[in-house]
Amino acid sequence: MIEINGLNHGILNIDEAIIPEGITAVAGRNGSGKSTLLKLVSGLKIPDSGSIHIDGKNPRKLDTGYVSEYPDDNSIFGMVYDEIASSLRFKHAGCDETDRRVTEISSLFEISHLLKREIRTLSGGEKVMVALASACADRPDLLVIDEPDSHLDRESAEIFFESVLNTGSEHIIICTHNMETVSKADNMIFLESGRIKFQGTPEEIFANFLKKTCFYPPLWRFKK
Ligand SMILES: Nc1ncnc2c1ncn2[C@@H]1O[C@H](COP(=O)(O)OP(=O)(O)OP(=O)(O)O)[C@@H](O)[C@H]1O
Repeated sequence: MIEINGLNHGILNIDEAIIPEGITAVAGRNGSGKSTLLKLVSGLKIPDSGSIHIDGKNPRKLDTGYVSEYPDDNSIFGMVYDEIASSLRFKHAGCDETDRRVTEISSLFEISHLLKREIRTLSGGEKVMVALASACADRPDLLVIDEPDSHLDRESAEIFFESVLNTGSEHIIICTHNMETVSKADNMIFLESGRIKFQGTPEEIFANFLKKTCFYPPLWRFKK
């Protein structure tokens, strides 16, 4: 469970919120504070005031995988294999264990064919998949992903979502403008001008508050 109390930071102003475990999608208009919230939850930024606790812990005390919205910001190493292996190597995992996990996670994300490539030669979407695999490699407690699907084609977006489900992180927070992705999450937070306007399951929020807006998932108009 993620508990937010009296949070103020830049545009963000959240009095109180409880986010249950599972996949939480954060949606809202440009500039509504989604990336700011993700950076605070992942411990990359420290709030000006207020607090965030994840299972009772400060975000900085947690093992966290973070994927930035900018594909070129995500890598430290030159080669794909080294990037995916990095979190395991930082923890001094043995070579066999590292190799087994890199093989497993790259197969899950369907990027095994990229392992020997240089990251700078990859496409934007390939870089995102490598960053996701790298963030998930050491099974973090918390996985924070900023706009993963803006660089992914439909099939890759589906592979990404299924893979993320199988990585075993207790808390997964995804910020996205893709309402189909939002509709697959367990929880949804809709931000407006830095405040939580709606929170609940995607079904509840789309049906009760967003049906007449451009945020309603396009496919749902045909299905329901
Ligand atoms: N370092 C910063 N300094 C000043 N203002 C900032 C900074 N970072 C973000 N902001 C402002 O805070 C507001 C929220 O930004 P944020 O990136 O969190 O929005 P967002 O909902 O993720 O937007 P988008 O959908 O466009 O990515 C914006 O008005 C932005 O200009």
